[in-house]
Amino acid sequence: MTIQKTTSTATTDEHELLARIRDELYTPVIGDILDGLGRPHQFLPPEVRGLTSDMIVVGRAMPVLIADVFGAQPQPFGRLTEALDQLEPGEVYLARNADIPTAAWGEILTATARRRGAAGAVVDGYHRDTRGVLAQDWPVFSRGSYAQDAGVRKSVLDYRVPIEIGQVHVVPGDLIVGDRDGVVVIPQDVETEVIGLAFEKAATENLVLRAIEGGMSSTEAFRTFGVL
Ligand SMILES: O=C([O-])CC(=O)C(=O)O
Ligand SMILES: [Mg+2]
Repeated sequence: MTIQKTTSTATTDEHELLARIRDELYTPVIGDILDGLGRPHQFLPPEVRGLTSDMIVVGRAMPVLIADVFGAQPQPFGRLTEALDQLEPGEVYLARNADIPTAAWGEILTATARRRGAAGAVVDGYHRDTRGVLAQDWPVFSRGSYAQDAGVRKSVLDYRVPIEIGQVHVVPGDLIVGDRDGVVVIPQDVETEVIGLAFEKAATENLVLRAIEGGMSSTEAFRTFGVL
């Protein structure tokens, strides 16, 4: 009998990497490294926050492009359900929500994405059904809660395509890391370098903290370790 191998090495490696990022890294250190590599526009706008301050999201971008519409549509919400139903495990639903203030996320969308094994949702718009979303204990980042419906105001035009949110250009598969300090996008072409350097900087920051707690001055610590 042939035993089927269900988990590929690549999948395991990816899973372990994302778990390590979640446990050991944080957005400030990742942003500092991106700045140092000449990538200064990688944070989503500061208004995009986790529904609770302890929410963390780490996963691969599945970008969603949403447009404003004005009134009832032949296909309400456009391609929204199609976009949700092809989410892959470990992906982050990442939506640009155009201009009209509307909810771009809610409890039913949370249940759908969570059931598919997605890592979280990050929307540059609002969420609604706050109580129902929180009850599912799954990371959702948004500009806050606002119930105005998308049905007659928004249409999902496309998904798994490049989008821009604020100054950030995101392509499918970019690494998304969000925590209580914001959401940062790590482009794939510098991903290995950024993660390696971020682990190093996080370790150095721990040394600085210990030195400061041991009585070292800020000036001496910066001269010695070169990080803040
Ligand atoms: O229609 C929306 O904006 C989302 C919603 O209510 C849900 O997911 O339950
Ligand atoms: Mg709802």
